[in-house]
Amino acid sequence: MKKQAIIEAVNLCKTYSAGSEQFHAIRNLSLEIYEGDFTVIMGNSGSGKSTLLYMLSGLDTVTAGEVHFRGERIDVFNEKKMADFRAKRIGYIYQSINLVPDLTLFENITLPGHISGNLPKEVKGKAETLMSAMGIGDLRGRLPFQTSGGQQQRAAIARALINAPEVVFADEPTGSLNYEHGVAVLNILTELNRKGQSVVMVTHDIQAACRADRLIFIRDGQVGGVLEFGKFDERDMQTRESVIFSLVSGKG
Ligand SMILES: Nc1ncnc2c1ncn2[C@@H]1O[C@H](COP(=O)(O)OP(=O)(O)OP(=O)(O)O)[C@@H](O)[C@H]1O
Repeated sequence: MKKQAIIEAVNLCKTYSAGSEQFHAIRNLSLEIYEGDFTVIMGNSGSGKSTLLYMLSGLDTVTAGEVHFRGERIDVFNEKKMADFRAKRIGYIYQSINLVPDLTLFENITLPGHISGNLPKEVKGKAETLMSAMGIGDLRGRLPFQTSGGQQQRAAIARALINAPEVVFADEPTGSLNYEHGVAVLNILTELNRKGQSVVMVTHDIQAACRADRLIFIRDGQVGGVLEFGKFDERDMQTRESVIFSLVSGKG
């Protein structure tokens, strides 16, 4: 079956101005993100990965070019429409986790559900289900600082999922975690994807990148290469690692 593009970027550009200097972080980049895929974006530090993710998810404006989400141009949305889009249709997981420090894990998770105006009873029920699924069901009354980094990141994933987003974006979601917690987070994202959730993840880590159905390598603000795998299977790990290493190191 032919894959459907859920996001399409056409001739995308992002230029930052710092004083009289201009820096072209994304340069005339076109790509497609497919529905149901676990898409991984890799690239050297400063190559433009986060900038790209911000534009694909409507978190930042574009300098030129177009972003289409299910065929609808989102880069032309006004601020209100964009805020609504972000709240209802995408979920975002940050490396720095970004939970509200004086809200409990449960309150953090339910917050975007309440802001979106969903029925409080439904939001609470969904949060309970998500917390159990993430293995943090008994931590609902804890404040973020009373939990581990891995538990906080799992709460952040639950928060990203509370409004049943069409795409979950994750920018280095394992970057601030130890190995064990990182693998737990990757397993959760892989499992969500197996159930049909579209995931777009930026990572530096080749082992994490092995989770990809499709890997897009960014070099100097442009697409430097694409690898097509298929659903993740632990047994393919070594082969995937060496193929990804070849692309990343420029030997592919
Ligand atoms: N607000 C800004 N003003 C000026 N330059 C910026 C700004 N944000 C990012 N840049 C520059 O744009 C380039 C791309 O940044 P970006 O954060 O997208 O890279 P990245 O690939 O995600 O890097 P890393 O892997 O280190 O997080 C970098 O050279 C960065 O210095």
